[in-house]
Amino acid sequence: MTHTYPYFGVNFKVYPNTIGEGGLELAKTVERVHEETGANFVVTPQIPDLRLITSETDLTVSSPHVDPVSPGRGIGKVLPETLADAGIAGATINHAENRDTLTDIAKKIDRCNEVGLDSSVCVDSIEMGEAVAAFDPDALIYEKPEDISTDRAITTTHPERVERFVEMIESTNPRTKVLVGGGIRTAEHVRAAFELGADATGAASAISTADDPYERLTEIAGALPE
Ligand SMILES: O=C[C@H](O)COP(=O)(O)O
Repeated sequence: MTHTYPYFGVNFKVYPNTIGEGGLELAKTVERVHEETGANFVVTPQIPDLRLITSETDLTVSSPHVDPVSPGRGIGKVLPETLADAGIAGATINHAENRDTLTDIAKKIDRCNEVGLDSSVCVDSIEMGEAVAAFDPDALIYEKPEDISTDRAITTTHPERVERFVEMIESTNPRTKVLVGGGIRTAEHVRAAFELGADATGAASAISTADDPYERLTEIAGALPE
């Protein structure tokens, strides 16, 4: 497990102001808030900028994608070994915007384990979470696709679902951490996530498109448990 919990994840996706130097500026802002508040963050930059962010910051950096390939043939694939060599700590698997088959989810978790990357697998239901928990990922990201880039965080719209998800993991694979996402925008959403038993939460649009990411991240840092 390479991530330090609890944490708030900042996902750059492919928002235009997170390209290259813009992404580095956002990462530096995250690092500044970490240094000022002590709150843990994990940033997930755009793939071509991963090594830029690991070389220019001390942040925990995760990849938005990984492929279940081995060194050799596989043009265009994201090789787990190359991520590890770039100082990357983990990878997101099966995001709603970049789905995987169940077979590939299992293979990706195994390949991440082989090179020491944390595997974080997105699931959109408790049933899917239970199925993937059997593959022993480091973390499950419980996120409803319809909540993404809205202000309808599941932690306030359906808190009982988060509680049930956490209970399911505790009874099936307590080693696996639980992250909730989708529409997380405010310190209140973040506080609720931890009160409901999540180990981490995070956001993309609320930070990557914010007029003042520093201000928003500082508010959110105050909602993370000590
Ligand atoms: O990784 C991010 C999730 O898809 C949530 O996106 P969002 O924070 O823009 O709703």
